Amino acid sequence: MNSPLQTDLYQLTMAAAYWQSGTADHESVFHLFFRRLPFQGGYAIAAGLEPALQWLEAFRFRTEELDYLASLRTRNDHPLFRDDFLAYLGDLRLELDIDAVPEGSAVFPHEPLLRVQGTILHAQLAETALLNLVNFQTLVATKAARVCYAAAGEPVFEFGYRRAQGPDGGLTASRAAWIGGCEGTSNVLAGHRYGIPLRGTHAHSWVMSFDDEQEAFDRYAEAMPDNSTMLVDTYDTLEGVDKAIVTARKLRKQGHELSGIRLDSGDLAWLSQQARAKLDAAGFPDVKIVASNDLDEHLIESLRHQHAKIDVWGVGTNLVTAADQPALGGVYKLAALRRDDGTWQPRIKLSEQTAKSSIPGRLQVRRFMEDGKFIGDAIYDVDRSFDGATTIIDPADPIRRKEIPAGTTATELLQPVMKAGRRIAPAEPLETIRNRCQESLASLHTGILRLKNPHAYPAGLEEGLHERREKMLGELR
Ligand SMILES: Nc1ncnc2c1ncn2[C@@H]1O[C@H](COP(=O)(O)OP(=O)(O)OP(=O)(O)O)[C@@H](O)[C@H]1O
Ligand SMILES: O=P(O)(O)OC[C@H]1O[C@H](OP(=O)(O)OP(=O)(O)O)[C@H](O)[C@@H]1O
Ligand SMILES: O=C(O)c1cccnc1
Repeated sequence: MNSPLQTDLYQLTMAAAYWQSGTADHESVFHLFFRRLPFQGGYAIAAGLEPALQWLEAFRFRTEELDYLASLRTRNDHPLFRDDFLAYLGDLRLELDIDAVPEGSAVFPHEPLLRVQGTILHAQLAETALLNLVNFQTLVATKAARVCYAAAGEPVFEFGYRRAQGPDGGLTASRAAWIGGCEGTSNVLAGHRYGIPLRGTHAHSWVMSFDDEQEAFDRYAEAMPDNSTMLVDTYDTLEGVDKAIVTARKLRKQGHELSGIRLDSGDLAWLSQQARAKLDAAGFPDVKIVASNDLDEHLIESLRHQHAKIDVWGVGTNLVTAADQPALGGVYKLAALRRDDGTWQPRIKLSEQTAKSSIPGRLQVRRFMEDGKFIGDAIYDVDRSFDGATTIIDPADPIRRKEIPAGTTATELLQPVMKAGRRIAPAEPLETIRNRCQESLASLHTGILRLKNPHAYPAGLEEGLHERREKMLGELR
């Protein structure tokens, strides 16, 4: 699906009003950012940029979409949109400049993931789709990174499509889960569309379709001699393991090896230990034990703590639905307007809570590094850049500050990706994005990675920006 109608009605009514009031061409800057980290974690992983760029590039109203808009009526039965406005939409292409944090990067609250610059009408028409694409994928990539962190390097297979939030939720979740570190997916469309490695075992129905579990295993192994992981828990799990061993012996005689067994119920720690002992004693130390059953990062951490002998984790529902926090809460806020003299006027939205008041200016993020680790991110205004030492101030809690000495190594997080509606570079291979995620995670101090009560990474406003924002807030109040 790729349509300019993937938006909220108010974007179109505002567009009509901008157009009619003669302000449509005012140059603006919006930022897409979130205010709170998901899952009470210490970081988030940016994702969804590439689909967002594809959506922006493809943006154009087709005749039938314009016809639909022409059919919309007000409550007193007047056309909602004027014909001349719809004719204008018919010729419209988005000509936005986008600077973005590369997908797979670790990101933190208040930092723009995207900076969108262009006419206010164009920027507004992009809002809803950009939020939809970036919010969900960032959420799932973050969840996947947490699940994979709990698995501590053991492979995680994403098994979520059947319980995902609709067809597109399932497909984009598979993409994001792979970025976040999953080793493969059961979702065949995601394999085809994104080149994600496919993984899988078999279902209970296979075993139930035979009178005898042994026969079910043997038949499956015959059909898939080099791709057999036997689901052993349909009846008695440990008897199922014994039968899988019988099948494994038959396979070996024919020159093949059983790939694995899967446990999907009961006490996964105890059963995996028993199964491992049986497999090892029978001469099958390389047969992998896969576990599934409503797993998430906390259960995986607990099972590892219990010395479960699980080699591969199958994780579905809790991963692709981000079950403990089903939305990221990213927002898209106007931050600056260009004056007639070409200079930028910062704009701010006031809120009862200072942290929720928006951050004015055209923003960039400077990430500081020491000994290969990220030590802090300073959000600053590109029109009032800074050099040398600075203090990073948490907008949610200005007492929290981090001093950055002059000469500290730094990189600029937002990179230009689109100019006047055209992408600057080809799409990044998904593998590059996935590797970037691993590198980003390796660059965070371990306290930030832990699942519960993580250390808060110092991300906030460069002191000059903090002072200007405080001044603007003071004047408005
Ligand atoms: N050793 C363990 N420690 C912590 N949680 C576990 C352990 N073993 C299994 N679990 C988790 O406990 C939850 C319940 O599993 P259990 O198999 O008892 O119920 P179930 O899902 O209803 O089983 P079934 O699939 O047979 O209906 C699952 O999320 C499972 O992953
Ligand atoms: O628990 P999740 O993390 O979502 O992982 C996926 C689940 O989906 C399958 O169950 P399902 O009952 O749908 O099919 P089955 O009959 O093959 O077990 C599988 O056996 C897992 O239990
Ligand atoms: O291949 C599997 O084992 C699988 C696929 C989807 C859902 N649960 C398990």
